[in-house]
Amino acid sequence: MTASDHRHELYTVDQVRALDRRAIDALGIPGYELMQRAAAAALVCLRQHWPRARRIAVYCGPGNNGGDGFLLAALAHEAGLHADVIALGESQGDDAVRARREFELGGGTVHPWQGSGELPLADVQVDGLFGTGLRRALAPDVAQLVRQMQARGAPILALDVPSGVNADTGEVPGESVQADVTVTFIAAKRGLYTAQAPGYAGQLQLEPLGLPESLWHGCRADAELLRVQTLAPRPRQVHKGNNGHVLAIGGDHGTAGAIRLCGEAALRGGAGLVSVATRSEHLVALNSARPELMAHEVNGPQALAPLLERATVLALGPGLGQGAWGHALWLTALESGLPLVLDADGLNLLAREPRQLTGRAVLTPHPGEAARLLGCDTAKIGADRFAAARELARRYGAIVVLKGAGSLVAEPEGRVAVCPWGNPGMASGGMGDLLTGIIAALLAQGCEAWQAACLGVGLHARAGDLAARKGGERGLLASDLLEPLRLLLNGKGA
Ligand SMILES: NC(=O)C1=CN([C@@H]2O[C@H](COP(=O)(O)OP(=O)(O)OC[C@H]3O[C@@H](n4cnc5c(N)ncnc54)[C@H](O)[C@@H]3O)[C@@H](O)[C@H]2O)[C@@H](O)CC1
Ligand SMILES: Nc1ncnc2c1ncn2[C@@H]1O[C@H](COP(=O)(O)OP(=O)(O)O)[C@@H](O)[C@H]1O
Ligand SMILES: [K+]
Repeated sequence: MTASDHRHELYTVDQVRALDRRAIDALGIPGYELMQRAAAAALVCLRQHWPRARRIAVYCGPGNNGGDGFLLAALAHEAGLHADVIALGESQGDDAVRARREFELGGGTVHPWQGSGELPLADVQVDGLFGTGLRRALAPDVAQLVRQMQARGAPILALDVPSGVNADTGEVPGESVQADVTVTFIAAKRGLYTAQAPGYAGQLQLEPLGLPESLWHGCRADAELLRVQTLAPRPRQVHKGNNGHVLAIGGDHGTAGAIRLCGEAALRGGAGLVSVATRSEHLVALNSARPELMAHEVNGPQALAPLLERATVLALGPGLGQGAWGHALWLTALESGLPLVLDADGLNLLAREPRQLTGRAVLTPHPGEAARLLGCDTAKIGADRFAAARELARRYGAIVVLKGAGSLVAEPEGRVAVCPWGNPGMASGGMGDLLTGIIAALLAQGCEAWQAACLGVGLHARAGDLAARKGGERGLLASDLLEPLRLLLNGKGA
């Protein structure tokens, strides 16, 4: 293993700080040298992305993130670039003070930020204001500086973390630098991949600073990034009975679309058979739109029972409603003990009547549903998505997919994976119904719940990216993902 093999591992801020300390104390690499390596790596990154840049403006905060900035400016100056440095107050800590002096000894001038004033012209702006040490929302004078940097229009390279983003949770407590590229040092901070962070980090680049493998011994990552995965090719002799039978339950009055999308996604996700248990008024439309779906009129639990006998996996909830009809089907379906994906009103009913789920169960809440399931408000979910996903998985005894930019997959024992794909075009109705169908299809084909959830979330998000590449993000429809989904499932189209 080399340090770069750790790039799919995600760490908390405390863990990253412990790694820094260990590099200094156990490996004997002085903190100042780490700072020099970080600055050198950042300058390489800057020149890779903007090879024609001649003037840079470097914004330095009071801590070590600012120290990285001063040293980058010193190196840039030595390399013949023009570097203007704007500093927020005095530097704190030996390394940051020394870095600032190094820049000044090389002939550079530090301009203190006075709360207002013109910013220098630059081809690239470097954000060295705050890194992992950010503790609270940016104060008004700093927020003003950030707005002016943004208004300057020159691209921004963020050092370690875009200033304003909480690197632990991805939350932005006030305003933040919106970077084009973020070069992050030593280890990937988990918060950069979820919540609000993806909107601020731009392209993420990890620089491990040449630290030896021994640094990671005994340090278990807090979470992991999903990787591209596919299923093994099908044996030539299989028949439809080998690929599972998904029963999608839902579609109360007026919500036929949700259950149809779910059923279609289960078909495109490779399930051998897909049945739909729904209201009678939807049958004709479902059959004519997608004849491969076996649509059944279900008025109540008795009509559901024979369908449950034939099914191997349930997709429970899209368009189910929370009325008497939906509630009765929900109870009967849960009592069957079949592996299942629970979504939408299936989750809202669970919030009303909490219980531990047994067997293979995947819950797919968006933050609103997650808040209902945990009895808190949505803001609390956003404040720490990692904690919320873990608590949901533990409390309900199931695999949980906490949806939204940077979807998380969590299991009751605490393992968490983060999805790096997906795009804002997917913030449109029906996308969640599709995910439910995909995960159900993967369960039906024999995946374990964790694998089905991880693979399903990854396929869904990558299908969204592929579809958006074709026609753009705005106006992306859930059903646009069905064809790319099929390609990706078969290892094509990436
Ligand atoms: N040896 C190390 O620890 C290394 C650290 N490195 C850099 O150092 C950074 C961490 O440095 P620090 O721990 O000094 O933290 P930061 O430089 O991120 O910020 C800490 C400083 O900012 C202040 N502060 C925090 N939030 C504020 C807010 N909202 N408004 C105003 N002031 C605020 C704190 O009081 C403190 O003075 C990393 O992100 C990375 O860039 C790198 O040089 C690599 C090695
Ligand atoms: N900005 C975004 N970036 C990445 N993925 C997104 C974004 N917005 C939504 N998604 C994904 O789209 C899906 C939306 O699901 P959901 O909110 O349940 O929608 P619906 O109920 O309309 O089907 C989720 O998988 C979510 O992760
Ligand atoms: K920064």
